[in-house]
Amino acid sequence: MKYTVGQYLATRLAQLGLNHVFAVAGDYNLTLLDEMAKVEDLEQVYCCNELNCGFAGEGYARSRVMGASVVTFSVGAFSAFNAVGGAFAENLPLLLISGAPNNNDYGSGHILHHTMGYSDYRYQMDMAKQITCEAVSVAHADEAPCLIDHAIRSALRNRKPAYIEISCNVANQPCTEPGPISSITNSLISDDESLKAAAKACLDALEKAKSPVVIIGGKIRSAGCAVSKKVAELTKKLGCAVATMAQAKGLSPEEEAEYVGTFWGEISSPGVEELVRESDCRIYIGAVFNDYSTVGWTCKLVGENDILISSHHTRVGQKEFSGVYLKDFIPVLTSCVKKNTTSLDQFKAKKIPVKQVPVADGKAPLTTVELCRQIQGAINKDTTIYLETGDSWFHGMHFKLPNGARVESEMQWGHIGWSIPSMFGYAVSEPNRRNIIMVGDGSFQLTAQEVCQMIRRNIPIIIILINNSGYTIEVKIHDGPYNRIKNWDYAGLINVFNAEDGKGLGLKAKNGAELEKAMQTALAHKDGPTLIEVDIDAQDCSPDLVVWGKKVAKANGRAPRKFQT
Ligand SMILES: C/C(NCc1cnc(C)nc1N)=C(/S)[C@H](O)COP(=O)(O)OP(=O)(O)O
Ligand SMILES: [Mg+2]
Repeated sequence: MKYTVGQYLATRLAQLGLNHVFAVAGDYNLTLLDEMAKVEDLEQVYCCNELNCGFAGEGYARSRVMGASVVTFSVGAFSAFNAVGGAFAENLPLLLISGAPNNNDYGSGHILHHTMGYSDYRYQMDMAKQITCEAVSVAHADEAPCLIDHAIRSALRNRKPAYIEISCNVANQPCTEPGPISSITNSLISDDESLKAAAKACLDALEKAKSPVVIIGGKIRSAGCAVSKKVAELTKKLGCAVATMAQAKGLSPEEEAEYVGTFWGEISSPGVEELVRESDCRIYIGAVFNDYSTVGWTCKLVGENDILISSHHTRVGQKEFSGVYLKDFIPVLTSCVKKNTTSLDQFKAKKIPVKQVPVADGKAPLTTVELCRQIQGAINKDTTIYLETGDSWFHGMHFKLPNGARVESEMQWGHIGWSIPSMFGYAVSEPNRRNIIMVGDGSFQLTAQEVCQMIRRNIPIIIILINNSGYTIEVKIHDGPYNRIKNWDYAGLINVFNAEDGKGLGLKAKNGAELEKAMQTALAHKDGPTLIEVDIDAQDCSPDLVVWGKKVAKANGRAPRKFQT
């Protein structure tokens, strides 16, 4: 088979197991899309705009080894960059592919459309370099294979986005045939000596420790399900208490005896903060300590005997071991650690009562407590629930997850509206899961258009739209008129997106009885999305958000650093 540059790129993606690539057309990428379409098994999925296209690729990367999004030069890529920044912050390998000017124009002095209006077009590459682990420009067919392979390999190895721009007159030029994909997927191997030394240091630390606990952070999400399984084997072997940080909700099997809940400072699950504070050896795996995860820097609990295991290095007490990859190190530890159930025994001894949530009066105005009680009832082992930035984060921490259920969030980047396009991309990859989104009215208004693509592809996603009249998180951090938004008829919007042939459902629920009915309808509705607009009083929010909002506001409000003379 004769390959062109576009076919080479598409073949690499198909070889990696991608069956879809997301795109928005533009005259700089049309020939590229034509060439990519010639490769079997790589369906093009079109989005409403490039921000959503980027987030759809990011969502796909939460289910597959990578996601890919194709946009046009400048006017497309600039929008997609926000999603690429999010993928970088969330450690997800998203490949952003942009059409680019005809290679005859470089150095020609030509002013081109869709550009900044001057004849140097390198600005896009310069921007891409800031938000990806690798950025390449393909302006000649003969260098295309090497550049494409390098960008994809870098994204996979670093679990970060990469960028490829391809001149519009090069995409259909002949190039060499791709070789084995193993040249790209072969991952880096840990340094053997460091691996052994890190394991020994861990064993020595654990030998001395009375009550080690494991705290799992969000960085293991991007390491993939296989690593999450390896971490679960380690925690089972250790037998100590296991907590997840907020960003890692769903990344540890919650039905296991060792699982004690969420560690999130003073808004942790009952008894967990004390357990972590009292431990004399905290084993953090993939932890991210930022102002939100430490509740405004009030719970960054890292002591001198603690162990911090990250994607490619480990710190044991005061010793550092780089070149130790999580995927290699966890199984080594599992093979040699001894059981120490002290912290779990201490936790169980507290006999923390399990909170029962009473069924609300079906006719009473809906509350977040009743809403979450009913969402809990819809979560099974095949459920993936997306928690959008907003009060949904805090409610989501209280869901009890059966093993196999997954939670996706974007707690590092926190771009409101992310959940709609990202879940769309995720669901294109996993249409048979029970896909649920918990999203606020403010967030929904940024990316609502992508619901029409869920309708177009008949994907049964359940969208719980919490209409609480504005930006409640922001209200709890710092209120003002800017936190009020124009109300929409959110449920009615589905008819707009359906037009003449769509099968989306838009339902409203003002009380528990209406919600019960709507949830049953949504769970039974299989040939399109169901949006359930729930009316919630603007003052009704998670008590955890109130506590957290005050602490974050305090951290934001620290007095300016004095000018050092
Ligand atoms: C405005 C903003 N954050 C600032 C912000 C502004 N712009 C972008 C792209 N991302 C952001 N996080 C946030 S969290 C709103 O409270 C979200 O409102 P909503 O979706 O309605 O959720 P809640 O009512 O539960 O807060
Ligand atoms: Mg809101």
